[in-house]
Amino acid sequence: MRNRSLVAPHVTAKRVFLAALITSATLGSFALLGAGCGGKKPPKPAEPALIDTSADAGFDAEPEDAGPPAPKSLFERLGGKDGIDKLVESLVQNVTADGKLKKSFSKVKGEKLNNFKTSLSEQICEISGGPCKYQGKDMKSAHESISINDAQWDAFVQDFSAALDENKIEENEKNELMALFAPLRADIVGPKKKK
Ligand code: HEM
Repeated sequence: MRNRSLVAPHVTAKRVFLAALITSATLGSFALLGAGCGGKKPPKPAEPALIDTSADAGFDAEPEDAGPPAPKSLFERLGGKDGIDKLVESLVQNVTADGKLKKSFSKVKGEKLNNFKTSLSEQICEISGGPCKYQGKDMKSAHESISINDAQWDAFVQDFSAALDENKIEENEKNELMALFAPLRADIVGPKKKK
């Protein structure tokens, strides 16, 4: 059976919101029509009580019907750039300590490690809708000198998931981010490219 309790409040809220918009618009035009063709004389428009002549005239007013707030982007829900940098730190700790990945990351030190962190952070920022532009190598070129198998991919994904947990990222955000990275698998997993 369909779970009504999950569906109904959202749908109802949406309908009520729409109904409110339609009702006020319709009532507004009816009021204007009434003023034009009714028996009674329309009331004289009221004089403005105060004229705001300041430089920001009109700009301090709250919009009358701003509607519901815009939903937060995944980037914001991950804690912005700071949150993502922390996430990358945790991920790097996890992969470099992981028996299945240690060997592949053994040469990623110093400058190389810093570049890896910067690139990964930029990539997560961009993919989650943040104000970044990934400047690193494309995924094929970045991984073709290493042979990455299915078990290593799975280990990386588990370490990624653990890093998200360590940073208290909720399940929804976790799934959204993982789903965005899933298609990259085709370019990352595969035998080492022969020179
Ligand atoms: C969702 C999965 C993955 C993402 C998003 C990802 C992302 C990245 C990025 C952004 C870089 C830096 C590229 C650059 O130099 O500009 C990189 C490099 C690297 N990745 Fe991945 N990666 C993934 C999976 C893996 C896996 C499964 C391994 C397993 C061994 C791996 C090993 C490496 C290594 C060793 C480097 C450093 C290469 C070098 O500097 O020579 N990555 N990756």
